Amino acid sequence: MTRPVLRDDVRIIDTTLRDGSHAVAHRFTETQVRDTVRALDAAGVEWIEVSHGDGVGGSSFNYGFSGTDEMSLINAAREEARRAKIAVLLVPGIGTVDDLKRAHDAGAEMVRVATHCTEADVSPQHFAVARELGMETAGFLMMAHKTDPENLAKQARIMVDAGCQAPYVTDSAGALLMGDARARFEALVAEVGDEAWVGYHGHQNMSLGVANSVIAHEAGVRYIDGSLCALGAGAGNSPTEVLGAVFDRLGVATGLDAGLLLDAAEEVVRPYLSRWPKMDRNAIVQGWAGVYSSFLLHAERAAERYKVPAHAILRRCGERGYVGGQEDMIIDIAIGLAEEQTT
Ligand SMILES: CC[C@H](O)CC(=O)C(=O)O
Ligand SMILES: [Mn+2]
Repeated sequence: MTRPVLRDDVRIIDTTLRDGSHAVAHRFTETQVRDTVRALDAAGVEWIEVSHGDGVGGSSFNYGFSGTDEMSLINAAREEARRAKIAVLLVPGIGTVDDLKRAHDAGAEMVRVATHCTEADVSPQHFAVARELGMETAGFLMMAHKTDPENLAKQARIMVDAGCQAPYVTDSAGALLMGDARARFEALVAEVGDEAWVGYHGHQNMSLGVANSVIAHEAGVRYIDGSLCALGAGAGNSPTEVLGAVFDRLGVATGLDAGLLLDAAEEVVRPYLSRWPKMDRNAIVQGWAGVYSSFLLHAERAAERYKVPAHAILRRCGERGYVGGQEDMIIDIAIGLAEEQTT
């Protein structure tokens, strides 16, 4: 499983139709998926990720029910793509091996297995199944700000030894400042760069997703994630159309047509957005306090229900160090804040 490392270009993986699912409360329609895939495909995007925001199997009371069955969406994406290939995300414990097989049958050719940044040891089974199915593999080390570069690299090593072809520095909270991001990119490239491509997935909570993507490229990262119109959890992901323009100006080959990406964002995605991810107080607090971006809508709903400020809920999530999977604690915090208000 040796990968070429002496390359200077980057590949953008577009996650509008997966991370963006958080921003639309998991209610993508088949038409939206088809239109978005057609536009991304025309612009030269090689990999398009499609799933529930919390990955395959995420449709549930805890994480929010999908408006349309995600397997139908994956299948529709596959039908629409002429050159692009379809990726899915899977969080062990949310998605199962059966979900992975169904996603593969529906047309997915890559799985990105996502674990907390210190828990890569829950991923090997999923990588093994994916490789048996002949799928490409990537591994998300989520909330990458919560461990140091050395340990993150050790976690990437666990993933690569299990069959992961691209471990990712996943800045789920949009919390990594540029130096912190560079140190993590360099540590992963040094540890696994001879065998795998390192990836970077950023969030815009502190507006650093694009800057960190440029640093990622400089450090040898070769897969970089983006979303059209930044559609994603929190303040959204690094906008794919901005990445296209910036790498074009830098003279870094991406295989993308930057003009067609601008058209895709402006003419295809923007018209169907009910909510455009933005760096408002809630999202900035997420980056500042290191809070999982997917908590945003959960916190906003709890804030409305218990009449407490969402940014206060999110700050407390950061103080308590909650990570993905602890969404139920958001209600607890809201109730606590409401009680504090009345005493
Ligand atoms: C549920 C998985 C998670 O949303 C993956 C991701 O995009 C991230 O951690 O940023
Ligand atoms: Mn994300």
